[in-house]
Parts: sequence; C-alpha cells; structure tokens
Amino acid sequence: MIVIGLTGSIGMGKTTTAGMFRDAGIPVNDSDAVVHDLYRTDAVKPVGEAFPGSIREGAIDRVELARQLSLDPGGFSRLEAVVHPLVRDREKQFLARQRLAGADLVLLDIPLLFETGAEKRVDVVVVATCDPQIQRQRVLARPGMTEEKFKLILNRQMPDSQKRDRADFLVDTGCGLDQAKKRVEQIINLLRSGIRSEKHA
Ligand SMILES: CC(C)(COP(=O)(O)OP(=O)(O)OC[C@H]1O[C@@H](n2cnc3c(N)ncnc32)[C@H](O)[C@@H]1O)[C@@H](O)C(=O)NCCC(=O)NCCS
Ligand SMILES: Nc1ncnc2c1ncn2[C@@H]1O[C@H](COP(=O)(O)OP(=O)(O)OP(=O)(O)O)[C@@H](O)[C@H]1O
Repeated sequence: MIVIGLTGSIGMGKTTTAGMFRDAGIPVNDSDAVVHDLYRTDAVKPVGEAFPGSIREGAIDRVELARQLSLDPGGFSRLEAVVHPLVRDREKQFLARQRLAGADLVLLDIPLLFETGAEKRVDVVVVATCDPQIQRQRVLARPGMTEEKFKLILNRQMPDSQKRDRADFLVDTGCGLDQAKKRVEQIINLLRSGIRSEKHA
C-alpha cells in the first residue's frame, strides 16, 4: 500500500485536492476533519482543561479557542501537545483499516506534514499550491477570517516555497478545478505505474 501525504499552506486548496483523490476512489484521512470530530468527542475534556471557557454545549468552541490563541499564540504548543497524539491515533486506525481492506493507494491530508515530521510516515508527498495572491484572496474571503488570524496561522506554517522544494508532486490549484482534477488523475496514474517522484525530473 502506497501512503500519499498531502499538504499545503492555509488556503492553498488542500481540502479540495483531497476531495479529488477521494472522487477518484482513493481512501482519504483528513486531519482537519479529525480535529473537528475530536473537538466533539475525545479532545473535549483535555482541551477544555487546558483552555478554560473553551467548551460550549459539550464541544470545543473553535471560535473561542481561536480567540484565546490570538491573545496568547504560545498556547498553540499546549494545544498541539494534546491534539496531535489523538490525531495520530486516528491516522493509525485509518491505515490499519485500509491495509485490511486491501487498498493500493491511500491519502493522508496533513496540514502540518513537514512541521510535525509526518513526511517520515508517508511514501510520497503531494503539495497543493497556488500564487500567494490567490491564497490571500481565498483566505480573507472566509467568514470570520481577519488579517491577524491569517498571519498567526501562516507564522506557524513552513513557507510554501520550502514545501514546494520538498514535494514529490505539485498540484497547482490556481488554474481552476478541471486542471487540478486532471493533475490529480495523472499523479494517481504515475504512482500506479511505479513512479514515486518528479522531484528530479
Ligand atoms: C486554531 C483552531 C481552533 C482554528 O479553528 P478554525 O475552525 O478557525 O480553523 P481550521 O481548523 O479549519 O484551520 C484553518 C487552517 O489553519 C491550519 N491550522 C490549524 N491548526 C494549526 C496549527 N496548530 N498550526 C498551523 N496551522 C494550523 C489548518 O490546517 C487550516 O489550514 C483550530 O485550527 C485548531 O484547533 N488547531 C489545532 C489543531 C491542529 O494543530 N490542527 C492542525 C492539523 S492536525
Ligand atoms: N483547483 C482549484 N480551482 C479553483 N478553486 C480552488 C481550487 N482548489 C481550491 N479552490 C478554492 O480555494 C479555496 C480554498 O480551498 P480549500 O478549502 O481546499 O483550501 P485548504 O488548503 O484546504 O484550506 P485550509 O488549509 O484553510 O483548510 C476554496 O474556496 C476552494 O473552492
């Protein structure tokens, strides 16, 4: 089983690209979605204890959590120490399930793939990328997003240029959905024909 790691900075089109792999029949484990689920289940207690006032109606309130983090960015390390091991457990369960099911290719969507050393756990790295101007427009168009929040998150992420250098395959999401979809299909075909990287191509 080939494990693809998909990453990309905020707003670079990672989730949309992951959806294209999923549509092509590749099982996908989405770390952001796992975090969102954990905030309704296993992470409620430990995160609630580490960030008093962050529980609302039995779940972690991400807006409140983000507010606290914007006042104290040092809190990110505390949060990550609680959340990342739980995310990792879910990832292991996903991989075990897919191995059992006999999948030939699976995809882990990991926003902080390089930052957390997760590239060691995958066979191939795909980076979703686009022009920084497009990224900026996309992110600032989101409801509730501010310049400060955007900067806060960008500062915790490896710059796009470094991610691109380390990628085995790039998906440019700045040229429309059709083009990105064709590229995803091409990458799947390359992987199935034994090509693992375009890094030095
Ligand atoms: C900070 C939080 C509350 C903001 O929630 P919100 O719903 O506004 O945003 P969302 O989760 O959709 O993330 C928006 C973007 O920020 C990125 N991001 C999230 N957490 C982090 C982080 N710790 N460091 C860098 N980037 C991050 C996401 O990958 C995504 O690109 C939330 O992202 C969070 O709890 N993060 C900590 C968990 C984490 O590290 N997740 C990253 C993947 S495991
Ligand atoms: N190939 C593409 N063509 C056109 N628009 C795209 C493409 N890929 C993504 N987008 C658009 O860009 C925006 C951001 O995409 P997406 O949510 O997939 O990014 P992301 O990298 O997962 O973001 P985040 O890191 O914040 O979760 C969305 O509005 C999406 O529709």
